[in-house]
Amino acid sequence: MKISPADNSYATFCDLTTGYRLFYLLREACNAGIIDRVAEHACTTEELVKQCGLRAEEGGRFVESLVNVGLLERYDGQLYLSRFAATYLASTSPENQVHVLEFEELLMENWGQLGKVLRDGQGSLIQERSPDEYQRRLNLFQGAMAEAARVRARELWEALPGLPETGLIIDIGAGDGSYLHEFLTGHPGWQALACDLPDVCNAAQSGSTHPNLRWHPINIIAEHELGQLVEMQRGQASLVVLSNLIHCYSAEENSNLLARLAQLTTADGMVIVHDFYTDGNGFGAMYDLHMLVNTFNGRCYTIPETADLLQQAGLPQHTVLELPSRSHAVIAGRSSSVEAGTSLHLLRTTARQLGFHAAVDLDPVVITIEPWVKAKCSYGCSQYGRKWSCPPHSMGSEEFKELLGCYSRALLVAGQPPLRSFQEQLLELEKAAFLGGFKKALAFSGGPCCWCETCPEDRCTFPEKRRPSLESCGCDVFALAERAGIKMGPLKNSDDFVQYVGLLLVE
Ligand SMILES: C[S@@+](CC[C@H](N)C(=O)[O-])C[C@H]1O[C@@H](n2cnc3c(N)ncnc32)[C@H](O)[C@@H]1O
Repeated sequence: MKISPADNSYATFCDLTTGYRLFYLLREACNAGIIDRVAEHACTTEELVKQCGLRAEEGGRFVESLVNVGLLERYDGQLYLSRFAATYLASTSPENQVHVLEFEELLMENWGQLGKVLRDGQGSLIQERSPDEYQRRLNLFQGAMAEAARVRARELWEALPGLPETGLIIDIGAGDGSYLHEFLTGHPGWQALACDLPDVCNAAQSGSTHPNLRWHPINIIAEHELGQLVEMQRGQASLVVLSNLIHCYSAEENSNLLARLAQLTTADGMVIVHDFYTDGNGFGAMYDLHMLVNTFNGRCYTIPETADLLQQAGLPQHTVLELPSRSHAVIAGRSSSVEAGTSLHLLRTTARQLGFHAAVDLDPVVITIEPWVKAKCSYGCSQYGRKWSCPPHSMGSEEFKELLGCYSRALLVAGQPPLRSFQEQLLELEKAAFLGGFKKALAFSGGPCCWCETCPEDRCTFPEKRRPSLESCGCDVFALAERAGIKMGPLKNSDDFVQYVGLLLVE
């Protein structure tokens, strides 16, 4: 998460300081067996508390909390799982994250000593463990990685459309092979090669297998082993994937690794570096601290640092995809075929690079048009009738409604003053979208047009730059921003942050 510049609410402070409570709530709902029991059959609170061996009073209050935060639903006195709980918490769900919860609790021990690491250095918390304890932790780590991988792999491959029918994909640091299994499900004509340390390969191979998947045990940091892989597969891979791997190594090690791995790719092949990036979002920034407290030498990189390493490896073209669960994929190749221009993911990233602090894609059907919005323009705005972008000259609500019907997606963006820069960024974004393949891209600004101090009476001086403001079309901007998770409210104090909201319709 990132605290938005306009957010000065104590509610956010409380959310931050009490976030751990929700974690323990999730964890205990699983540990006590509540989630799995409700998954098996609907029941009343009394039955559930009894079946899970909880005290009537305390257990009842806990179950009530689960209902109140939305993990359980109550209908006709019977308890059911919410969709969220059924997907991520029920142990029968293919996407369950039960090991992630268990492993996170171990990670918290070190987070509590962040100050010591800042004073004594990275690695100062790492302790010798007994072989049994080491193995227990390793199993938990691998289980957690595999669970997260199942969800993240789907997000990655969904964001990478337009691949040929056949090809070879090589996964470096493949873990349990989740990324490749998911890939082969969507691309059955491909062959896959999973590379990882021998122990990891052995464990993974004894699990589920796929006829198109081969395993290659390797220590990629050992120069001769990496050299053998390159000789064996030189120029053959359409895709080489490194997911959550570069954060285990130094920039120098990664530089060498990427330079060698680039040699595995075909002329128009691509290397995908999927990871958490410090400049990607708040989650990436926190992930770097996670590396700091929990590993000897792990660290996160910035997106430009990674693109530079790939460029030095001989892959000068790159693009970046932001994925729904906050990871990013830097995709690099030799040719401009890397361009994933029609992707909304890419457009969101471009929006951030242009300086918007939020960029959320949505379906235009959620945009509501309210008569009161235009009335507020007509009665109470000093710019009424003075701007060619505002009422009564701007687009009418009916026309706006009709226009929305021509689009299947939209990007809502939020930025800061000065308004002129915000409007310049919007035009840049519209241009990037158009050049990226969204032929119908059209931007709607927030606030009155500011290309001229005052508009001439007979015509607009800059029709090529004029865009209607969202509110002038009757759009309820507050409701739309709230729907997109952008905190916004009327300015009450002189030191409240001003933010502008604009819309880009795309198709
Ligand atoms: C953090 S896990 C990521 C697993 C998977 N790619 C994912 O994104 O979920 C890193 C993986 O890289 C593997 N790995 C780390 N160093 C390696 C090395 N020197 N040689 C081969 N594999 C390595 C680890 O064994 C582990 O499976």
